[in-house]
Amino acid sequence: MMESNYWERQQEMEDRKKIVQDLQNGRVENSLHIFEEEMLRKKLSNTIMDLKGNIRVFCRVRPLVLDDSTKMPSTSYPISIEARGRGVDLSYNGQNKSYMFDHVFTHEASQQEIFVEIEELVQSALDGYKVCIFAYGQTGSGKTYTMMGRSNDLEHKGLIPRSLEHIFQTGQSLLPHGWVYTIKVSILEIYNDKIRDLLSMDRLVGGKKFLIQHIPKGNTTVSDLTIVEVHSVEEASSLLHKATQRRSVGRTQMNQHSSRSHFVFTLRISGVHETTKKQVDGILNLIDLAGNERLSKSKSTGDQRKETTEINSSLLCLSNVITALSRKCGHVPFRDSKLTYLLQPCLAGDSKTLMFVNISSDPSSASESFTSLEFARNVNACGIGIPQRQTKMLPSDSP
Ligand SMILES: Nc1ncnc2c1ncn2[C@@H]1O[C@H](COP(=O)(O)OP(=O)(O)OP(=O)(O)O)[C@@H](O)[C@H]1O
Repeated sequence: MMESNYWERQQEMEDRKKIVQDLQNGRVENSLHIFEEEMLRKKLSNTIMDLKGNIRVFCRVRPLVLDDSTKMPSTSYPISIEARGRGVDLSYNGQNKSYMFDHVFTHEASQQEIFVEIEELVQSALDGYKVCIFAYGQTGSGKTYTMMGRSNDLEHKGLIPRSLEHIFQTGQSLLPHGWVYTIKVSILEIYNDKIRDLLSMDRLVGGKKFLIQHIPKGNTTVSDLTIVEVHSVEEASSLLHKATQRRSVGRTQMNQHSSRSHFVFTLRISGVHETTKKQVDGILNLIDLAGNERLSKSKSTGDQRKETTEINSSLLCLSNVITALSRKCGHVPFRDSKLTYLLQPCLAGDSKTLMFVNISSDPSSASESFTSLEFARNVNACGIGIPQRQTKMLPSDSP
């Protein structure tokens, strides 16, 4: 496929933006079926996002838990045409704060509704793009629920298992068209600023360095990391299951099953077209960050206090990176933490990046929600360049 040049892309972006606006404002005078209109809207807004080159932000609001049902939620949703589906209001300190993101999922949104909005982005990894989706938010705000969901519960399955199924199904459907895919999995966690290989049998044995290296115009590698080729959803899901059981999780005052580490699930997807010998190399990174929490609220002590301090400090590094990027500073402190260094190509490279900001509608979390939403607004303002496909031609006599 011919790549259009920058100015053509800009013009295309303007034209498409207008179509989306017309669709949103209901000005298109025809009777497009609602479903088709919705599909078109999604496709066009995806294209616009790609062309804008910003980090996309989706906000998800966690419902109040049952025993909180007497409380008034701190969040509400504006109903104006412009803000519908994109706005969220937070009542904080007696004031109403308004935010707009690429999409806002209300507390009623199902896992399936959320997946439908990201499936095209996930699919672009099969087309040779680097894709990164990460969940950020206060402890207990629903990051793990969004990314992993509840195990053994089909309805509540999260984005990672759904993405796996989608990648394998789409890969299969491209077979008759000549595309043959090889898929490899790696899963790591960053715990107290150290990388741990969640797929290694001897993961606690020392001596492994796990050095992160960014290859220009290529992928990121982590030395000594286990990478496993998988041939089916079942195989990949079984690795995912093993890794989640090995992940560092603890019980805290704020969450019964609190993730104490950043969890990074990576699929390396390589496709070769049998006749044209074109090769595409995509990456799908799905990341469940540990949640920030106030020591005064979590009341953690001992090892857990150290974990909390480490989690907060790596998230502060992430925030510093985002601030530097949004202010277009000459120096961006990516190397200040393992997390930011690993994420560097997703935050300032040629990747398609989406952040979920998870917030709770519980009024007692309004201050944390405010901090998360302000951070998310900065993230949304970060430009990361136009996403690039990784393609090459193999010699015609290659198998
Ligand atoms: N949208 C939702 N609908 C129903 N239940 C939810 C939703 N979001 C979160 N929960 C529930 O809230 C609890 C906390 O969610 P979860 O563990 O995902 O939070 P977290 O942000 O990952 O926290 P931590 O940072 O401490 O790991 C869980 O019991 C989860 O099932």
